[in-house]
Amino acid sequence: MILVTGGAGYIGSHINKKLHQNGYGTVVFDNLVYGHREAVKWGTLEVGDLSDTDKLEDIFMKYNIDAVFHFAAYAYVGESVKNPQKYYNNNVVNTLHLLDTMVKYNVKHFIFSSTCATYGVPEELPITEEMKQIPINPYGVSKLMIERILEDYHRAYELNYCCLRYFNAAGADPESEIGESHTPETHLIPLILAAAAGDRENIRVFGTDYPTRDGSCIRDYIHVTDLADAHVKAMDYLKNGGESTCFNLGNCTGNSVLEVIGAAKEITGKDIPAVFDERRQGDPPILVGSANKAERVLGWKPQYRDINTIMEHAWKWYCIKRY
Ligand SMILES: NC(=O)c1ccc[n+]([C@@H]2O[C@H](COP(=O)([O-])OP(=O)(O)OC[C@H]3O[C@@H](n4cnc5c(N)ncnc54)[C@H](O)[C@@H]3O)[C@@H](O)[C@H]2O)c1
Ligand SMILES: O=c1ccn([C@@H]2O[C@H](COP(=O)(O)OP(=O)(O)O[C@H]3O[C@H](CO)[C@@H](O)[C@H](O)[C@H]3O)[C@@H](O)[C@H]2O)c(=O)[nH]1
Repeated sequence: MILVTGGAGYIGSHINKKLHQNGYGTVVFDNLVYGHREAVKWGTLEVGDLSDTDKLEDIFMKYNIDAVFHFAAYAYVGESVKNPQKYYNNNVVNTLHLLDTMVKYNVKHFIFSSTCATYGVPEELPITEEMKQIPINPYGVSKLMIERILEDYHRAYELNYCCLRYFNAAGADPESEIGESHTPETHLIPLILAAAAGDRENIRVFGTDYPTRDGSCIRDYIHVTDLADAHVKAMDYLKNGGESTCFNLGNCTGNSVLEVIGAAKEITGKDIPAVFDERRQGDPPILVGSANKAERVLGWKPQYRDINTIMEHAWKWYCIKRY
């Protein structure tokens, strides 16, 4: 049985689906603060908070867990600058509760949702795993702290891990069974689609004076179903005796905010008014990653690399959104 913390959320629900497609049984543990009961269409949902160590122990006693996928965290870069306390408590302290429970119940395999935000402002592009990690926002620091803690827990307690450093998760399940639905929504693509649908007036472009080709920030958008595929491969790798390590998961392609708006206009056929705004605190100008290591070691190959395909799946979900 696999434990999926945060499996009612955006990325976790897609991995939960993929695990079932690959024949694995899952228990989703989520407090539903940002997640949705309706997103847990596979496996068993246990509602609880990682700060509740008694509840966590109950889960490990009740189910025969042999691997943990850990998505439960707060994940808004901008918010983390304004309210770091929230991020360190949930992303660090609560993750420690989970790791300590794993050690206690002798569960050995841990797949961690890390992020390219741990690199800060990279010296070179594309970003590779051995580059310096100097995060520029508390969210990135909170994830890097767990990466470091995992190295020590691996050495001391033989807990095996893969840290998966995602670039910007985007798109939705191609079958539209699940998708991205956050309240409040802060992510670029769903906000652009809300503007396309007339659910909001416009999209604000945070910063137009970055040293990029059109002045707006560049990110590497990676399809959430491709991320899901990499997770299953990472678990199989660990179970087959693979070394504990970190992998970038991205497309090695950067799209600027203005280019993403352009793709949305093309896919939706709608006018999307853009308003130029100040830079958002904590945002590096460009993040584009090399996923050569994941391709080489895990045999991972993203299927949906094109921003238009990512947008098409996101739009399809937006139009029928069920939660
Ligand atoms: N979205 C991205 O582009 C992106 C990129 C890099 C890394 N990540 C990481 O991936 C993970 C999932 O991100 P997401 O976009 O799906 O976020 P999300 O908010 O949709 O999912 C997180 C889920 O965790 C749950 N949760 C949070 N704290 C909890 C707690 N203390 N106890 C129980 N459940 C809790 C929430 O209710 C939610 O369902 C996060 O760890 C995030 O940092 C996301
Ligand atoms: O209304 C908006 C929202 C966002 N942006 C810009 O769009 C880009 C993408 O922003 P967003 O969709 O909010 O994602 P990020 O802040 O890049 O963060 C996501 O991607 C990170 C990896 O890069 C993860 O670690 C985070 O968890 C995840 O939320 C950034 O340059 C933002 O400044 C805008 O211009 N206008």
